[in-house]
Order: sequence, then structure tokens, then C-alpha cells
Amino acid sequence: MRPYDAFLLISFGGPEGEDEVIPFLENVTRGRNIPRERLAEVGEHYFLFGGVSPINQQCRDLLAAVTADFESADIDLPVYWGNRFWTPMLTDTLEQMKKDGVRRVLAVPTSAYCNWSSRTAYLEDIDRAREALGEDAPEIDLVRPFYDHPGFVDPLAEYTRDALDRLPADQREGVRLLFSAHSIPTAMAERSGAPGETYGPAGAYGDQLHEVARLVVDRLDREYPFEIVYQSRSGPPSQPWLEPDVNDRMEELAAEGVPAVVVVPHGFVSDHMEVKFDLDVEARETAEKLGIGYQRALSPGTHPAFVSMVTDLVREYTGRAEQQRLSELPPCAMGQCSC
Ligand SMILES: CC1=C(CCC(=O)O)c2cc3nc(cc4[nH]c(cc5[nH]c(cc1n2)c(C)c5CCC(=O)O)c(CCC(=O)O)c4C)C(CCC(=O)O)=C3C
Ligand SMILES: [Fe+2]
Repeated sequence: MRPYDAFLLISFGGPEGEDEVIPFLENVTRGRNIPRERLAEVGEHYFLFGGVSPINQQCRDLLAAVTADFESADIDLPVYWGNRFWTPMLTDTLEQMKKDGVRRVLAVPTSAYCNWSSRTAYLEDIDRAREALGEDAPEIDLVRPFYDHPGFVDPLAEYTRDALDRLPADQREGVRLLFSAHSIPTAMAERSGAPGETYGPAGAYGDQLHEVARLVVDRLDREYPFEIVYQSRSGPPSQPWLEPDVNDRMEELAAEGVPAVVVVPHGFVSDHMEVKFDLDVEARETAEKLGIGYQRALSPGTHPAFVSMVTDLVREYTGRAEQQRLSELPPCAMGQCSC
């Protein structure tokens, strides 16, 4: 028997028209402590782009590339896609899978790290969607966090080199690399990772973000000074979230005489709205105001190495030879963090 009979991409979802923005934001923030002003503000980010988040098209593009890669790797798995917060909704996709007779599913999330929001929330949503289907809901394995897989790290390194190349030589000389990830509440960060393990102040999430930054910098033409910054904070002001914010840090660096920054959105898999607005609009404006150089590296998106990583994860979990589960073998990973 084949270990899996379908592949599933699980993503966040995003609106694709002005009338979808508010209902989408309501889905994302249901039961969560997000102030209304923050919601209105985030809504404006989407309206600036006609109410269209790039994330769904990025998922379609990734799925098309993965389908082609499966074909050339002789992997014969039907490909499905379900989102946590907008159509195609995960629950509907699971129902379709059940109708199609799918029994065992390997799922890859568009989220590389370990914290509640990037992993546990996906697992909980999978459970909820399965429960809604009752008895013979397809079984779903979610692949491990892939933040230190070469298929994630190498595209980031290549795109960081490209961003550095776009800077004038004098700015490049003194540039600071800012590796940017989604801020989360500090309490959520502290709980990230394997229970009983010890981590830095931002939990496994913070350690993993540092590790990936280090792996990327090791792949550049020289040692560049780098640091981790955070973006896209929400929640009430009274609640501590991971800092420094990318814009605040740029201000300090400019005051210290740093001539330019390259921002690497290594906390993300694709250039979705939080990259397009919070970095390409907001952080860029901050740099202009401060009079420092600014370049933003691309995120992995549909880089061929990232697409191959998905195929590789399917192989890892499926077992290449005698249909053995390779998850017992060491995973393809460059870093040391456990999770
Ligand atoms: C760690 C993390 C990732 C990275 C990886 C992952 O986990 O996938 C991520 C990704 C994304 N976040 C996204 C959008 C939003 N996230 C929000 C709110 C929140 N995100 C959080 C964390 C993360 N988010 C948290 C702790 C909250 C607070 C509410 C809560 O505790 O749940 C809100 C509500 C309004 C706001 O406050 O911004 C929106 C609209 C989109 C879609 C972008 C598009 O449309 O292109 C994507 C890929
Ligand atoms: Fe988010």
C-alpha cells in the first residue's frame, strides 16, 4: 500500500477583491485579542492593492511548479490546496478529498518555523477540519518545520546576494543585513519549541530565526554584520511582542551612521501582503525618510530549489526504496535547533 495518496498545500489565505477584505480579516482575528483600529489599518493595506492579497496566486504558482516537479520525479500524487482563513478553505478541500476517496495525506504548510502561529495553529485547524468530516476523514501528516532545509536557505542566500548587488558600492561596504520575521507575542515565542529544551529569550522561534540568518550569511561573499528584526506586530499595545520593529531599528542604525540596509524576509515563504506592504511600502518609506539605502531580498516563492524541497519532503516522508518511512532517517537539515 502506498503511504500517501494525496499531497496537500496548506496556506493562510487572503482576499482577492475589495468585498473580501473585511470578511477575511474577521476570519483571521475571530476570538483573538486584536484591536479594531489595527484591523482597520490592516484593511487599508489590502485596499491599497485593490483588495487583492498576492498570497493565493503565489500558492497557485507554487502548486503548478510542484505538480511539474512531481511529474519529473515520477511521484504520482494528486495535489490539493486548502487555506486556514479564505477560499479554498481547508474544510472544503478535505471534504473534496474524502469524496475523491483519499485516505492518507501528506501536507506541507507555507510556514517554515515552529511557534503556535506557524505550526500548532495549523495542526489544530487540521484536527478541526477532520472532526467536521467525521469517521472516515482523510488522515493528514504535516511535514516537519523546514526552516533549515537547504531548499529554504539557499534561495534566501541567492536573493540576499542579488539585493546586495543592487546597492551602490559605497553603501554595500557599510550595509547592515536585517533579517525580518513576523513578530509574535513574547509569551507565544517563549512557548515555541520542544518542551524541556532550553532556548534563548525568544524561544525556539528566535533561535531558528538566528540560525537561518547565520546560514544565509555564511553563503555570502564576506562576513556581513546582521541582526534579527520583527515586523507586522498586532495585538493591544499593552501586550509585549517580539522586538525590535524593523522601522525602529532602521532609525537607530541611521543615527549610528549605517548607510544602507538589506532586509531579508526570512520569516516568510513568499512575498505576500505583509512583505509587500510592511516592507516594500512602509520600511522603504522609513529608509527614504532617514536617507539610507534600502533593498529587500525576495522570499523563496517558487525558486526551483524551494520547489524541489517540497518534492524532497515528500520523498523523506514517503520512503524512497522499499516504501519505508524515511522520517526515521535524519532529515535534510542544515541547522542544529530542535523543535
Ligand atoms: C508567525 C506568523 C506568520 C508567519 C508564518 C505563518 O504562520 O504562516 C504569519 C503569516 C501571515 N499572516 C498573515 C496575515 C495576518 N496575520 C494576522 C495576525 C497575526 N499573525 C501572527 C503571526 C504570523 N502570521 C500573529 C501572532 C497574529 C495575531 C493574531 C493571532 O494571534 O492569530 C492578521 C490580523 C491582522 C493583523 O494584526 O495583522 C493578518 C491579516 C498572512 C497573509 C498575508 C497576505 O494576505 O498576503 C500571512 C502569510
Ligand atoms: Fe499573520
